[in-house]
Amino acid sequence: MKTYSTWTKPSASQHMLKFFRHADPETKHISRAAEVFQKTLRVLKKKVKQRYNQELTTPAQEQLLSWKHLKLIAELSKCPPTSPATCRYTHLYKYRLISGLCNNRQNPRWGAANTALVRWLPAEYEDGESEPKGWNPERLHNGFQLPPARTVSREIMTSASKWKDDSYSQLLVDWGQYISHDITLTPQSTSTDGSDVDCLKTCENVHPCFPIKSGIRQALQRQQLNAMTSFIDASAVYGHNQKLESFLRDLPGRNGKLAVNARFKDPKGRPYLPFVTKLPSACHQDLQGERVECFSAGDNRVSEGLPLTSLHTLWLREHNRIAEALKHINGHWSPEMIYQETRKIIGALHQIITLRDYAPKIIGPESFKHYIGPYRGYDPSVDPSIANVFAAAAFRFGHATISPILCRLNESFQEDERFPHLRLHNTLFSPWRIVKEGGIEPVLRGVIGSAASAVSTDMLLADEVTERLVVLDTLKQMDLAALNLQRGRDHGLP
Ligand code: HEM
Ligand SMILES: [Ca+2]
Repeated sequence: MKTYSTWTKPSASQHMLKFFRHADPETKHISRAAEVFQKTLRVLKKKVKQRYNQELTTPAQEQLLSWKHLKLIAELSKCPPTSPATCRYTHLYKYRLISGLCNNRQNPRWGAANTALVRWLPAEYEDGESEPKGWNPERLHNGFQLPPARTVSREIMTSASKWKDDSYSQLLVDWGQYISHDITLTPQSTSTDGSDVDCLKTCENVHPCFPIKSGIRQALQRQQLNAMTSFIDASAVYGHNQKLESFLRDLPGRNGKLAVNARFKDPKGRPYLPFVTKLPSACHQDLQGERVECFSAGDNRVSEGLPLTSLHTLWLREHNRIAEALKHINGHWSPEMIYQETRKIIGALHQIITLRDYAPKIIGPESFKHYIGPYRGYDPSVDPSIANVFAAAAFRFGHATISPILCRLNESFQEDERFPHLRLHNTLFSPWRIVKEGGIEPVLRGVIGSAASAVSTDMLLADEVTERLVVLDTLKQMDLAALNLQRGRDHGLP
């Protein structure tokens, strides 16, 4: 029988229906999905017949069907569901929504992009509602004023050197940063947020001001957003909204692949990530030759450091490699299906690497066994949203493992004469060092060929990041330890 859809062959789904009718509760929803899908298929075939007076038989018509089907999904994810009812169609679609919505049918927003970081303990603001700790110098905490974050950083948290950890390579650190960008991004507001109203001078409810006039309730406390999908779903590769996703895809190529850089390739002809569209970008430049702009990827911090950019580049290439292989063995698949199936595999690889190879090394195999253990199936009662304390404090432990030196190695895993090791601050927001200094290989060899910086029990940060950290937009020098402390106060972490 002809394949009409991106989902499954009609014959196969009929078979599935029979098969799953008596299956266990977890798989039963698949039978309902198959049922609804069959119905939709019938309706759409009828409509196509009425409109074009044709049967759905050619690949072009097959496309039309999958396109309509996807349009429905697209519409749904444009209007965030507010009740479980609005998620009712998404089970037609066997792939994760790009926004992470509707993963949990009862709680569609759990883990979705742009939802509040959850609290494990109520926030502690100075005024109870929104003022960061340390906002009002008069207020004492345990009988003391909070010291300025920068003083704590300088006097307690900074170290000129880092010990090396012989058990693990630097990749352990870099995977941590990479995967933290899959699951957390706390957007920061600008001071006026594009409005001419000064919220300090009004008691009216005028956008963007919402003065709180009555007693303090937890629900009115300031909360922070997570712009990323909380799921490990390779959102750092594909983005977390449709606009970004479309930008990152090679839609004209009709091959299910991701778009690649149109200007540069590596010395062996392998692709790089595309550049950002807003030019000139803020990234540093090698003053000789052509500009190399900041790269774009599913996460906009991609150009922050060379190992991070290298990992993003690897995943771009891996997506395109798998997409090509899938196309090769499934000539009848639509570009959409190749893309989605590849995205699903890439997402799974991110989960495997994180849960099998990363997390046990960070918390120790015993803790992993005790707190996480083997996967026992989907539990719809668990809210998978990232917690505020995890994004703003716990997972930032990684900042104490950042090495002040970035090693680059040649094919013999020796220091590369042409591209020597670099002090960290010379590598931040400098994608030109990938494009003009040998591609991602010297960096990747350095990452797997050098020892990780030890997570010392005193949690000191290298002075490279406390004195010479660069942040995008301003490219100003900042202090990562002070930022972390200040962020914790800003978020009202208890
Ligand atoms: C060269 C390496 C790294 C640099 C330069 C860096 C830099 C930064 C900066 C500038 C921020 C924003 C700070 C703020 O304004 O609050 C940040 C946030 C964060 N970093 Fe790193 N980081 C690095 C490595 C890591 C590693 C290894 C991990 C974890 C293992 C990590 C986890 C996080 C997390 C969880 C956040 C909070 C993200 C959010 O919710 O917005 N980082 N990092
Ligand atoms: Ca994610």
